[in-house]
Amino acid sequence: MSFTTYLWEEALPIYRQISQHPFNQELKTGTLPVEKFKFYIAQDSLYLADFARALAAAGSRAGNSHDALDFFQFAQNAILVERALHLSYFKNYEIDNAGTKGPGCFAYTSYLLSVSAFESFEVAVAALLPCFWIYKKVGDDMYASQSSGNPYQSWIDAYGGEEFGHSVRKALDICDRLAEQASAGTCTKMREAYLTASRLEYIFWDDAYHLRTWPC
Ligand SMILES: Cc1ncc(CN)c(N)n1
Repeated sequence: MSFTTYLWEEALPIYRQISQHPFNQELKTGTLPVEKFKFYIAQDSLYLADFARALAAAGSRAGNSHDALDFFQFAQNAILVERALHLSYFKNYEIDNAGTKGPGCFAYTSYLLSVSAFESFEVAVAALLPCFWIYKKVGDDMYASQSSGNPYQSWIDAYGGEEFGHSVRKALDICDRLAEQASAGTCTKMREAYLTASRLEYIFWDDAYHLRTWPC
């Protein structure tokens, strides 16, 4: 079994909760209240700016120039492709300002930035993997059961599409190769990082569904 297959099985209960979460169920059917989607998009634009930084920071610590280049390209894509998507949503939904990070966004971005800066490249790759893989799985699931006239279709197309799938495959291959050469201790840390980031993905959606901001 590949290391990423092992990771997927370990985090399956988290993925199931993400996939069954009302945010994603309602996004899939197009019934998600618009203010929840707007909240999500605004938080996600803040998330993506730091996600790109974390990818670039991880890339700068890669063990070879191939992996470095892939991570710099992931960072560039995160900025260009996803920002374009968000700019169109900002315009369509009349979001004039992203605001500030809520608790889940703050926790997730702080985690990714600190792992990318202070942990090994292997652990950083594992922490960044759910951002690719969980979105791909969620996007594929929604893509497979499209309902016509869904106002969120372009979001679904972006993550269910083949272009994103190509980046996900690359990130998975890098993670598997690194794990093959890593010590057992590093693999344990990679597993923990993958699980933590997967849980933070759940929290991110849950915050959007509940329009959660700071309690005080
Ligand atoms: C919170 C979050 N995680 C992942 C992705 C996909 N890169 C995203 N746009 N937002």
